Amino acid sequence: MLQTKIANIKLANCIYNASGPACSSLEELQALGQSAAGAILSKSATLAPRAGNPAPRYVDTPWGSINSMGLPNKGHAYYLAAAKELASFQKPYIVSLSGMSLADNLKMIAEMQEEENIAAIELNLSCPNLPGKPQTAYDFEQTEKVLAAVFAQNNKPLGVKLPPYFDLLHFEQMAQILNQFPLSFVSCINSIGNGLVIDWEKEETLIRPKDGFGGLGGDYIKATALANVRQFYLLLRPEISVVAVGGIKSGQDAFEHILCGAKAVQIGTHLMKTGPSCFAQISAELTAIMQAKGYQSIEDFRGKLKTAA
Ligand SMILES: O=C1NC(=O)NC(C(=O)O)N1
Repeated sequence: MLQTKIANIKLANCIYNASGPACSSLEELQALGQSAAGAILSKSATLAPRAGNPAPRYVDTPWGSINSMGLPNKGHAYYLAAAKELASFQKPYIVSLSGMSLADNLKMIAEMQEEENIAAIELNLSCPNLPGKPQTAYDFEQTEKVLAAVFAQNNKPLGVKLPPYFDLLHFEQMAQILNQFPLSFVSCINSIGNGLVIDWEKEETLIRPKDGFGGLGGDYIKATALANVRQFYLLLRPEISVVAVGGIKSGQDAFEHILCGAKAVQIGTHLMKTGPSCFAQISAELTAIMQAKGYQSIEDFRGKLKTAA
């Protein structure tokens, strides 16, 4: 019922984890392997291990989450080595990369090429939490330059993690760039950057880095995520799958994203809040909705959102 394909990668379940929450250590990645998730996606890796930003740097809120982790991770070699350990789960293992420079990204991508237990690379062009560093994918020229350099050397299935866009012209400009490259997928969206959540009783920000400005996830961002999934589904070549992430905590949320055109859906904040059992929960809820509507596979309704009459 829930099987799908991202480019040529088969997933038994179209629901898996977003990069970031609960996917930094081998133990966390193995827990995802043991769960109902259809794939295993790593925390975005940098060339060398990173401690990340000072805590408090991740806080759950009634409407979702705010974070300014600052790319804490064990370094790309760790996630490369993990591939062999995770092969026994027989589900695609995808490595997320977020190098501190184009040179770092090219070096990491080159080292991942030969590892057959890495099904794909998710190149993160949208981390909003590195003080002083812009989100690459908001700079269209730089994005084109990065993708040209990446695809001059990459032969593995590769997608990009995009930030949310809000201006319809930006969707067209970005799609025009993305359509030039042999991308396997785009993952929409990363957190909505530089939100601010306040503890009014203590009269202070919830998180410490960047004076409290951090990426929003969860209910706050679902409507924006749906819009980004829909826009890129409509504007990108059909060979480029759209993977949805943003505000998915139920089968209904997953259904809505697939209705917008998503081939797969990733769970971030809700995974952080409820743990890896969320994949079985959301899968069961989505299956029930499909059965109630008479759909046998996600292709029966994917992308078929109608405009109100
Ligand atoms: O791309 C990212 N998005 C986020 O919301 N947080 C992380 C991080 O800060 O490491 N990275």
